[in-house]
Amino acid sequence: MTVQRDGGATPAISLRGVVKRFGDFTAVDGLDLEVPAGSCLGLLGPNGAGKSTTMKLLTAQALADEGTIRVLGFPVPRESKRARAAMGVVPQQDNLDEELTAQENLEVFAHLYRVPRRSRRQAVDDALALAHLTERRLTKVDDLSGGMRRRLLIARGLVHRPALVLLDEPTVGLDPQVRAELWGLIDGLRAAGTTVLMSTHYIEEAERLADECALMSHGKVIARGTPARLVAEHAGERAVEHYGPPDRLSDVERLARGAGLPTRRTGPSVSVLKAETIPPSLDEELGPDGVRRASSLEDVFVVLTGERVE
Ligand SMILES: Nc1ncnc2c1ncn2[C@@H]1O[C@H](COP(=O)(O)OP(=O)(O)OP(=O)(O)O)[C@@H](O)[C@H]1O
Repeated sequence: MTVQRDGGATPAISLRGVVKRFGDFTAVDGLDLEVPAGSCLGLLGPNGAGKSTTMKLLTAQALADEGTIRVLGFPVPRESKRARAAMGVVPQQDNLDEELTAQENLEVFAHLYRVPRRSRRQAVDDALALAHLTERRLTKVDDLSGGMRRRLLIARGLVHRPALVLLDEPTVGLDPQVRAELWGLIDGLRAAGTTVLMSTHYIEEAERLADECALMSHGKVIARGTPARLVAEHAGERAVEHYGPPDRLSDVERLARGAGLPTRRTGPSVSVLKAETIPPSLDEELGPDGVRRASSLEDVFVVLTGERVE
């Protein structure tokens, strides 16, 4: 992979004050976002937060109503063709050509991305190897498993060795084993220095793969940082989880919030976050029955977006 490293002076992606409306609805609402070259940023947020729309703005599949966008130094949409040529895009929807083999799908894209004829074969071989599909190169897409198809979709976005890859919900709807396989593949990209912007609503995915996470809600980034920093800042070190009937849970919430501590409700329990800061008097009022655990990025997600986790 070829990546220009310039000490982070030029971000691979930069959005400033970007707004995208669909009729009366504002899907992206004054978004500021920078992705440093060579890093993996996880764009995390609930359904409808504006993640896919943001991805589409970067490829000029959607046009912003306001703001400025630069991708690999190219202003978008003005120079979106040049930006598109230098980046890899892996869409949420599988749009592989089912009639063609794995290899043929990659050849078509190598051609579209203008990989020089003399290096096309090598580029296709490398992409097949990266996706562990060398043995399946002559298999029609129709006969590949769901996991293989998804790996091929990612390989297709990488066939021209882009410096930047956009992954829109790369593992949505896949079973845990296939998801873990893809995580290995994405981690390999990151290790090779490719800049990755990955949207996801799987918190574990962002936590495992991303150098930094940007948490998006209602078209804006509401928090950003390394997973560890986000957890420390918004959920503290520890949580205490209290179980009980609804009245008891409401009491716990009221007492904790009264002391300025964030809480998180799951079906049968309430977690009091930043538990290491619970004053002794409140600790006594809450009672000894709480289960202690480490705070998590999932806690941050729920506290900041008010959404449940899937
Ligand atoms: N072409 C469109 N026309 C009208 N509304 C749209 C269009 N595209 C997206 N939206 C709306 O914009 C909002 C943001 O959608 P977007 O797909 O960007 O969210 P998301 O964070 O990617 O969520 P998901 O994980 O469900 O894809 C949603 O409420 C969606 O209904």
